Amino acid sequence: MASSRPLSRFWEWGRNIVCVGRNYAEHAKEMGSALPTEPLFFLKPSSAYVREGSPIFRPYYCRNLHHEVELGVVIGKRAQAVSQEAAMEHVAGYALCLDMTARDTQEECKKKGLPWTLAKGFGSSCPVSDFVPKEKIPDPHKLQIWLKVNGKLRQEGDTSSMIFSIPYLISYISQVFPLEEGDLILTGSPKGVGSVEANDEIEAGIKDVLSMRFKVAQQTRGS
Ligand SMILES: O=C([O-])CC(=O)C(=O)O
Ligand SMILES: [Mg+2]
Repeated sequence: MASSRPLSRFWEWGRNIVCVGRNYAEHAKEMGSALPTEPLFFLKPSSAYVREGSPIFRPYYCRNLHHEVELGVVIGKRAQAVSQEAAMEHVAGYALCLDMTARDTQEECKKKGLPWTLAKGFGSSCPVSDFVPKEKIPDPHKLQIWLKVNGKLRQEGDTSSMIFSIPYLISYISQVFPLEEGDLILTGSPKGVGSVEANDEIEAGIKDVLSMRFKVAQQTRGS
């Protein structure tokens, strides 16, 4: 049944979005967080996907919406408790993603010891690029990812700086729950996260591979 669905449109299937946090030392430092000894991860609902042409909404309860640019890994084949050695066989390709974050809400959640769903899982919190088949990216740990706001460079990171590699992440997560075809793993943000306002334009890219643009809009309560 899997083969009838084109992986190039994985975001239309309603699959899991698994986000890894604190996977770049300099970003953990700018957030005042300790370096993880094992991956930290959380989920976004699949209704968080947004594609170019639709805006990113700042939630009505958020005063400080942050951008985080991240490499996404698209799973091509179910992975249950896979080893690091076998993990890359389960990858279909990649996408560039934004882990949009209501930073003020996240700070509140951290203080109260509450889950991050309001901060990380709102509708349009996962802008995603076109799918890039893995054959086009020989080494996903040698990519430069970048993000500009209104033409000004805010984030530039190299995926070689990830604390936990992609095979490690797949192996680790797949021990907790099975990863399925079409699932997306956001591999964490490099440093330089910052605020965006309504009407700002975010442009982000993987150097020499692709770029994407999104407008920010304000959500009003009840819409
Ligand atoms: O909110 C955070 O800083 C954790 C996170 O998503 C990341 O490191 O990418
Ligand atoms: Mg993130």
